[in-house]
Amino acid sequence: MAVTSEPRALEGGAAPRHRSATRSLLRLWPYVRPVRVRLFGAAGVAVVASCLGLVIPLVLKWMVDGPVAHRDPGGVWLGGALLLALGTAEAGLFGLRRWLVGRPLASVEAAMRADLYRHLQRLPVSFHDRWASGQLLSRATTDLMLLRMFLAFPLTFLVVNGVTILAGFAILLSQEWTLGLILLFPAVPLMILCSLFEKRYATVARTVQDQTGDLTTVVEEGVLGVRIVKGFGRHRSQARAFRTLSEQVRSTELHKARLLATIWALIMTLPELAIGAALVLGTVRVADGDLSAGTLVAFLSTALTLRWPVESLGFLLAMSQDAATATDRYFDVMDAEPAAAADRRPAGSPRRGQDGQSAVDSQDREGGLRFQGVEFAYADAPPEEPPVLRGVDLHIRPGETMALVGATGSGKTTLTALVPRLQEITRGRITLDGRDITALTREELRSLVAVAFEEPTLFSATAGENVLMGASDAGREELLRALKVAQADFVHALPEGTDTEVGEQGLSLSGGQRQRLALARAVVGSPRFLVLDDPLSALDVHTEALVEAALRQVLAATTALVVAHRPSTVLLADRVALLSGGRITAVGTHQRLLRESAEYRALMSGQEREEGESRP
Ligand SMILES: Nc1ncnc2c1ncn2[C@@H]1O[C@H](COP(=O)(O)OP(=O)(O)OP(=O)(O)O)[C@@H](O)[C@H]1O
Repeated sequence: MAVTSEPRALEGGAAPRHRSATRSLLRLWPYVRPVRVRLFGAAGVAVVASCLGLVIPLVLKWMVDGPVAHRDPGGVWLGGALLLALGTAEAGLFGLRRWLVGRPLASVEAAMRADLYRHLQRLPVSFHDRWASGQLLSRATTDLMLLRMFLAFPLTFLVVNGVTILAGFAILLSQEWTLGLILLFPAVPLMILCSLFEKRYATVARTVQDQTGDLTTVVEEGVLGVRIVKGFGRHRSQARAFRTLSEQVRSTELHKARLLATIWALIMTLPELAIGAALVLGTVRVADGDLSAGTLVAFLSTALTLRWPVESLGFLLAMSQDAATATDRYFDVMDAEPAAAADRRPAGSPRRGQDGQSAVDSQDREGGLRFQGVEFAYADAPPEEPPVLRGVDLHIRPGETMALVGATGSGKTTLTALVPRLQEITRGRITLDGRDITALTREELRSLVAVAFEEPTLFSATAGENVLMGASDAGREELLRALKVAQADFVHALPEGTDTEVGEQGLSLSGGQRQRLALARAVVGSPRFLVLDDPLSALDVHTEALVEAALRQVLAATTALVVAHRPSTVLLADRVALLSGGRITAVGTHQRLLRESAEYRALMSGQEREEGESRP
């Protein structure tokens, strides 16, 4: 595990800094569309509620100039009752708005999360190699929560407050236009300040969200790798790495808060100054008899009613910026191309014939698994580095088991990942019984090929469910057979047999037990082609021999490619291929390669010596 001291140099935090927030937010429309009626209905209700608030000053004016001036208690009681009714209606309508948006917005968030998850499953392994998991996790959690909050609050209130401000100013200007103009005066500088603020805030908001993603990665690695952290006493350096990152997040958050505080202070101060000026001027005019006291009271209470809509603009804009950034981050992932379509062919692969069929040459008709001029380079490998595979030619006959041997880092795992198309070849072709794998649908390919890797990945499910993941149509009988072949009968001794939960990543099992379950998963569907990447490495010699004996029966009917490090695994195979310098340099039986290939001899004798040394 890499003990991280800095944000990982993986993707997920390198989006363009300058973009239109509105254009970003408009991309949410397909998700909002199904709930648009409720959302717009809620906004309409909120507009009515907010405008009701503007009627209150008019009632006040009527009360001051009417019943209060004429000392009419009946009129005052009537006015009071009217104000109470207006206040109650306003509160009721705001409550109704909340009820209208609550459920639909939770469903928008759920739909977006489901789409993100589905898309992540379809993205190629090369995408996941490049992206830190914390960046993906933070998009699926924090960013989607920000978006739900935006739809629930700022989206509605930017509209509601905008309408309220326009209606309020219309009332103010109609009551006393000179005082109205004084209140309007700060509008222009405020608009300029808001647009400057928006640009700066957008950059900081993106940075803080990306840094949170990096922080999530460190936490995740620390939790998943807790055994290594403890085993190597790395908790201090891990804590230091965490502190460094959280310090960065803190300082960016403080920067963000300072920006927000500045804009908020300006948004609050300028209108207050304007209200103060209008109050002084209005009072002088009432004293001069130019203006009725009721009009001044109504004017000022309308201006005070408008304080909240104006003052809230700062944080509504900030929340909208956060949401625009979250939208960009969400679509950074959603815009990534899913795994190549079935018909995308790498350069150098033969063209289709005129009848539309894939050109099948005479060699292909022999069937089996064939690699022809296969080249592969990792997308993120330095350009000066040669491709990992530089023209692999290999034919595994139907029903044959081929062991793949090579030095560490020679590309064995890479080659096995190409068959189920976990990685896409950059040149050449791979055929299964004469059919190019790029011409098969994913489902066809998955039903033909099963894989088991050296590092067995299990899920938080029961042992049986983990095995049955290998074949959608397999039942109890196939499950028991697969457990037998993989010598995974230990499952029956677990507290609830095959229904026992194996814990997160199967960590309640030993490494060898996990490997055997992963092997059972590979063989449960009796696949035509089996690709095994050193699947027995964690087993003791005795168990390995038992698995091999059972596996022989399965492999007799299956075409298999088995990455092997130990001679005992090699002996399972009919023939052996030696991978060296990105090519297959020798193919033959174990005995023949021992005789003819010095490199193979060196590899095997190294292994034999190691094994000999480790035996009692
Ligand atoms: N995701 C990746 N991105 C970039 N390079 C990679 C990636 N995975 C592997 N490599 C590189 O590709 C080369 C071949 O790796 P691969 O894992 O296929 O070797 P291997 O023969 O299976 O090794 P081993 O016997 O140690 O398992 C190595 O140089 C490795 O550094």
